[in-house]
Amino acid sequence: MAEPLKVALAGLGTVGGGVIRLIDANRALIERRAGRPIEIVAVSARDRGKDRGVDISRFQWVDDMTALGELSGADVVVELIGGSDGPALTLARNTLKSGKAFVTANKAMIAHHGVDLARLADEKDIPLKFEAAVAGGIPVIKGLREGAAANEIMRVYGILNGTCNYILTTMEKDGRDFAEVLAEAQALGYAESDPSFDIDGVDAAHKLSILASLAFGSELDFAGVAATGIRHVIAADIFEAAQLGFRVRLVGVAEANGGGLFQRVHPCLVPISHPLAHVAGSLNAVVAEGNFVGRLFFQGAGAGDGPTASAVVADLIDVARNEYGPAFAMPVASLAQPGRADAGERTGRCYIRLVVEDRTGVLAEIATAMRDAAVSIESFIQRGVTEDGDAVIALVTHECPERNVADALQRLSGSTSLIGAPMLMHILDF
Ligand SMILES: NC(=O)C1=CN([C@@H]2O[C@H](COP(=O)(O)OP(=O)(O)OC[C@H]3O[C@@H](n4cnc5c(N)ncnc54)[C@H](O)[C@@H]3O)[C@@H](O)[C@H]2O)C=CC1
Ligand SMILES: N[C@@H](CC=O)C(=O)O
Ligand code: NA
Repeated sequence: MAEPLKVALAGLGTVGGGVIRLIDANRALIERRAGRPIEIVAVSARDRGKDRGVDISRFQWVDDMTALGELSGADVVVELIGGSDGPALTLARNTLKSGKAFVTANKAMIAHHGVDLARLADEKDIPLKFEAAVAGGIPVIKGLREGAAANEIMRVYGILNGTCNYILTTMEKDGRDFAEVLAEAQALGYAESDPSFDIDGVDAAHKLSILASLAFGSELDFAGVAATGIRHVIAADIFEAAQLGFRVRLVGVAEANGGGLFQRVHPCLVPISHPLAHVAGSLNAVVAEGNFVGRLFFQGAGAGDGPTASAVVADLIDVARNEYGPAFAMPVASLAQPGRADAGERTGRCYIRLVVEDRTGVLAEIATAMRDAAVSIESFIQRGVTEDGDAVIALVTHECPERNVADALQRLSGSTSLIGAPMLMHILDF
């Protein structure tokens, strides 16, 4: 019988537990596909005694997880603890320096340190794999690295956070409250240990920067992602969007053009006719546009124990087969330095929602700000819906430069009629 691939596993939470259960359930099939057994030999987490619903007594327990990389009996380390720095990063560096393969679901760490880690992997010619880090169970890293490798990619975009999609689509379906639905997403194991990473768009920005690097052959530029989350989306936005023929989704978009790389995560109005409008619950979806293949659409579960474990074990099967290439589809030395595109140059339509005091002259104030900033209005709705008797105004602009819209909002910012900040959402028009 062929030698097993021996795995040391750091982190026994949602995903770690899923990996153990998956390998237990599909052991024989995995062995046939990988050409040899995949065996967990050692594990490490914070609390040895915790009941996780899986038997870990059969594995060697290691107290210091950062030492797993040097463990003599292991061929590959799987890191499922999270955090961009700290023990996860130490473990990654130790493992790669000791010449062992490294598999992770940690998008925060890859977004911040992926290029340095890939350099270590390049030097030793060993696998660094992170399929689970982007869009959970969807094989989108493989899709871009391998399936679409012959194409120039013009744009990659999609729904990259299961927690936000679950919240938005549950609010849309049941009209329920944001905080209540977030607690539910946490209980289902979708959210990050700090859920502000999800709802403020940081997690989606981590994933987008990884996709952009793979798609455009450039070094990671997480700091270059402009991220806005869903914290300020209210039920009225979801309602008005529906009246106008849209659904609200948190979308990450990356484009490369002569002017540099454009990367943005933001709540968007997606036309009901667009496939992203139909991505519900914790599902994710990624669209990639290649110059020969055309539009690719990947959809599947973006979070949760089973789907994420599926991606982690797929990476292990590649390692067992000795099938791998450079982590970012080309050696680090070949990655370009990305410049940043100026978002103000972009044009498009926008949704703007304002809550205002319902008094004479408010509409004139809004119309004046729009006119002075050269923003023309395509549609306009006013409802007196708040408990305080204030009015909610929702408008959609005609296509115009984004800097004009920013200017209009700046002009309105001093208005004493405005209650709270205006909500701006771009309309997805591709
Ligand atoms: N839950 C999900 O749906 C997905 C999670 N991920 C990523 O997978 C990784 C793990 O996520 P979950 O399993 O959801 O997290 P979790 O919080 O359920 O589990 C984390 C595990 O790591 C251990 N751990 C954390 N910090 C530690 C430290 N400093 N020292 C020792 N042990 C420590 C904990 O004891 C626990 O066993 C994260 O990087 C996350 O971003 C990626 C895709 C989907
Ligand atoms: N918290 C993340 C988990 C998967 O990456 C999400 O909600 O998508
Ligand atoms: Na994936």
